[in-house]
Amino acid sequence: MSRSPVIAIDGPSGSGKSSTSRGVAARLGLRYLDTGAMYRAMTWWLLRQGVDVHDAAAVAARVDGPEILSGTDPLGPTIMVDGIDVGLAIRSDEVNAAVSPVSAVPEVRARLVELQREAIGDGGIVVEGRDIGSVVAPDADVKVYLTADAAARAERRAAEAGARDVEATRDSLLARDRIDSSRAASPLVMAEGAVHIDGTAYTLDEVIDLVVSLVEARETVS
Ligand SMILES: Nc1ncnc2c1ncn2[C@@H]1O[C@H](COP(=O)(O)OP(=O)(O)O)[C@@H](O)[C@H]1O
Ligand SMILES: Nc1ccn([C@H]2C[C@H](O)[C@@H](COP(=O)(O)OP(=O)(O)O)O2)c(=O)n1
Repeated sequence: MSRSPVIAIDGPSGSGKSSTSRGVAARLGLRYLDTGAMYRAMTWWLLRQGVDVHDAAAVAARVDGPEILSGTDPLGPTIMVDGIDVGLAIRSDEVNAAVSPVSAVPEVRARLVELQREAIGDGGIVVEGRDIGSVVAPDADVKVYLTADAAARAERRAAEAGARDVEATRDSLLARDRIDSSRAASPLVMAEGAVHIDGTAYTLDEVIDLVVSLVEARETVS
């Protein structure tokens, strides 16, 4: 394996990608890139500009508008749009409801994949999203497809957001899964060569251990 590995972690909403990726990056001294935050940042900006997010042509016409900057420290990742820290704003219900249609627009993906590849550079990074192992970094050293039961994902998400309505959280999460998995442009798929981890019955630390052991196993054979 190269001395600056690229580790790709893909999977549906709430499966544990961000927490696992941050934990793995911190343990191995690597950087961390949350590509979902970039799609959310683009969506936040489009909504603020009053663009109809269900009008693909209108969205496509504006993709070069915002400057999007991702900070890659796993202990304190950041996301800025035109110099504004949008770390909290991109997690709103409004952005949750609009991010999947925006992410389905090919021009949005082209712009953000370019930024993601720039951030990956020479490696030394854990990258999480939906199409990292399949499109953004198909040559990644280790690819993980992380899933968990919908019920577990909804419970975890609702607890995190302090939401009492787990049912509504589950519906919102499954609605996004449907669009993310069925869109024409880079749908969520298990990438060739990916290892499937179903994290439903594992603690976060156990999932991190599993991924770290995959990386270490690759280091020993190459
Ligand atoms: N294996 C796990 N067991 C219990 N809770 C978990 C596990 N993995 C993640 N979580 C929790 O689930 C929530 C969603 O995880 P997150 O990493 O944000 O998922 P994703 O990035 O896939 O949307 C977070 O509150 C996180 O702490
Ligand atoms: N590589 C990626 C990452 C995210 N997306 C889209 C699809 C997702 O519904 C949104 C938000 O992603 P994010 O990872 O923040 O979503 P969750 O935190 O898992 O709920 O962005 C994508 O299309 N491609």
